[in-house]
Amino acid sequence: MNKEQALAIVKLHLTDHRFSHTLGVVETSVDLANRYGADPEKAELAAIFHDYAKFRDKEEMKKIVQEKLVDKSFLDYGDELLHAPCGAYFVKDEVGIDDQEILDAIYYHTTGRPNMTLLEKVIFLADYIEPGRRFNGVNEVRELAKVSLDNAIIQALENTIGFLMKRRHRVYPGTLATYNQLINTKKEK
Ligand SMILES: Nc1ncnc2c1ncn2[C@@H]1O[C@H](COP(=O)(O)OP(=O)(O)O)[C@@H](O)[C@H]1O
Repeated sequence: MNKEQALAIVKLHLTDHRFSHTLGVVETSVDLANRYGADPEKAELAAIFHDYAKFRDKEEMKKIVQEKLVDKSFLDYGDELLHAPCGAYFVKDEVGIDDQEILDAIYYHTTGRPNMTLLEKVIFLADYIEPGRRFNGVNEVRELAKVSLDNAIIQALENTIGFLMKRRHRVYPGTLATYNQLINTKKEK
């Protein structure tokens, strides 16, 4: 499947706004992959499909988690999280992508996980800093992304966790674990 074919598939599942966001994530993730030594072709494909399930029916996705996925914890921290793990499931099942590195990058793109692969880090960060993003603190993360993938992700996690806590939203424990692991890695150096 080439880039145009992949984009044509994903376009059918997204709004225009979400498709523009996806194009931003594609551009940014290829840049980050080239800068930090991840596979740019895998980054491109993972980025194209990262939000594949963004607009899928929530009840359908809850059923997928319950019946098909090993980790059920996504069910307890808000429906917005479902599109990432379920996206990985649908992309394999419906699009036929079976590269586990790409599927994992889609699976963990919203929450992160401890000890993320390079590709997972690239997609996680690209989703946060792509040029269409406008939220507070994003420019600081963009600057950090030029020099340190891990420091940029730590800052993105701090912003997201802080944002959620200020609004008394739930914070997915795996995201806190991701933050702790990256901080520990820094301390060990
Ligand atoms: N780690 C998390 N724990 C709990 N909720 C989260 C977490 N990360 C994101 N969310 C919630 O999910 C929503 C969608 O996240 P995300 O998919 O990253 O954003 P976007 O829709 O802007 O791409 C966020 O606005 C937030 O409410």
